[in-house]
Amino acid sequence: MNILDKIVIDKRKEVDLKKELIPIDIFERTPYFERKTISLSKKLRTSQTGIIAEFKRKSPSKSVINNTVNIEDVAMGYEHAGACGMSVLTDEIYFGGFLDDLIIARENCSLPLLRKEFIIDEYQILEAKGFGADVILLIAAILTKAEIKQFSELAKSLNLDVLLEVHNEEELHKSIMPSLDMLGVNNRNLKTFDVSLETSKTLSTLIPNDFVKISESGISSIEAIKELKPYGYQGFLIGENFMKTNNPGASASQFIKSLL
Ligand SMILES: O=P(O)(O)OC[C@@H](O)[C@@H](O)c1c[nH]c2ccccc12
Repeated sequence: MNILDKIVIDKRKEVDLKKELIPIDIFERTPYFERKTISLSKKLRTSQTGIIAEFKRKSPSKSVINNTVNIEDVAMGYEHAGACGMSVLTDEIYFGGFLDDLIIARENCSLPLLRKEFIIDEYQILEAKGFGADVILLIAAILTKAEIKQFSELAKSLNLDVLLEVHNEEELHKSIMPSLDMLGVNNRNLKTFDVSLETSKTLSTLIPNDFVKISESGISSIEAIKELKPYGYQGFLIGENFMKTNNPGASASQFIKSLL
């Protein structure tokens, strides 16, 4: 069994258990639920750099990336650095993240926040809104076309932006629909962990221009961004390259400065 299948099996158990413990209507009564969300896709359309900086403590491909920095400092640092948005991993088992990270990030910066999660249930979308997210991620590899439609339409009705992630042509064809705001191409194969920027290049021409295009994963240099921009990418999701340093905010700042 590949890692993605394992993650989805564990996620199903986690969500089913949570549903028993925490009724879904609680999220609608949180202060964040009424909050006016910030659109990442709108911001990316006019951004000079398009950097979406991620908070990620560990990953199945790298185990520990950073166990010492705290999310308060990183959220403030990313905003100060001029990032366009922030991505927060909320999966605990495989990525060492927590839902509370989302709230802490929300309290410490005013960037649009992406809940980086394996979403397989509507419950997680209401939860995302209740914990201060502005954007949800939907991963085509783990969802049917009907689920992508159902989940993205629910997110839109809650004023959340939707980033749909693909890794190949088949996933892309299955996914294109008007309820998505951004199309992300993951340069990392979530089943094998192989990374190649070529994935973004080959898929770019197949993505209609009405979606903001985002290149995700394995981006570690200014050259990579310069290489990808001519293919129509306006967003660049970067995690490890910032998180592996002692001061992710400062590394993001340096990176963004040299892009301008
Ligand atoms: O750390 P990187 O290589 O810069 O990658 C960031 C981000 O793209 C990656 O964390 C990611 C992309 N899609 C995902 C889906 C689930 C979990 C994680 C991810």
